[in-house]
Amino acid sequence: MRIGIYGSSFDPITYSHLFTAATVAHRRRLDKVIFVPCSSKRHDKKMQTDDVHRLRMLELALATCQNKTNSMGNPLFEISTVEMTALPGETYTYDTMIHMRKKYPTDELFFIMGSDLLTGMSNWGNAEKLLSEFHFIVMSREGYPTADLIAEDALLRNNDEHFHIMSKGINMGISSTYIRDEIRKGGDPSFLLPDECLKYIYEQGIYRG
Ligand SMILES: Nc1ncnc2c1ncn2[C@@H]1O[C@H](COP(=O)(O)OP(=O)(O)OP(=O)(O)O)[C@@H](O)[C@H]1O
Ligand SMILES: O=C(O)c1ccc[n+]([C@@H]2O[C@H](COP(=O)([O-])O)[C@@H](O)[C@H]2O)c1
Repeated sequence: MRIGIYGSSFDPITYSHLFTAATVAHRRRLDKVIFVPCSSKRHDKKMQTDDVHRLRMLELALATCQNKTNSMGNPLFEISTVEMTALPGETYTYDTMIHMRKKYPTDELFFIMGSDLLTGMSNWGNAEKLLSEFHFIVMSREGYPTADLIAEDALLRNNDEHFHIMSKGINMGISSTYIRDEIRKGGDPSFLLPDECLKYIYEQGIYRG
């Protein structure tokens, strides 16, 4: 199988995340996309809401995607809580990919990411091993020129055969930040994320503060 690992805070999940996962799976012939929500134990980024809420929103979103199946008729999307249940200090993408390699020893693994992440990637945990041992599908993101960003960083360019570059072919400015801002300011972020997630956000009073 060809498996994509899609890591994010999903704080909250957006239609951009779902579109990215679906189009990457279709165009790179993936049999499965595993969504891996980050843990609040992550040192480098503060999550805006608890793990339990981010996970629930992800579950609600994926429940709306039951019609997405692979060539074997199995669900295309699934969730792994490996980072949420990991010990502090073991939540790096490298740890996640090692976990996935153990779980799927004979399958082809790809970490799915947007090109904005290339800017800091050579400082990620165990970056040298991560970049030399694994493959990455990089989806273009407006303002982050993929090829240039890879060429500008010695560690990235010396592993450039591990980057599988894709262009979306469409501009998508939807971000979790925009949705959180709308909720905080009393706006209406309908149609930027599944209705079920927005309903949950309002019911639970998330992102208001
Ligand atoms: N519009 C997009 N185009 C391409 N990649 C995207 C897009 N939105 C998110 N991604 C990718 O999805 C992954 C998760 O991104 P992230 O959780 O930071 O989303 P975000 O919407 O930018 O969140 P935030 O606004 O909180 O930073 C990253 O690999 C990011 O590059
Ligand atoms: O492993 C790391 O050091 C590392 C540093 C920054 C980001 N990442 C991963 O990149 C993905 C998107 O991160 P972010 O910052 O956009 O939430 C997510 O899966 C993170 O775990 C990983």
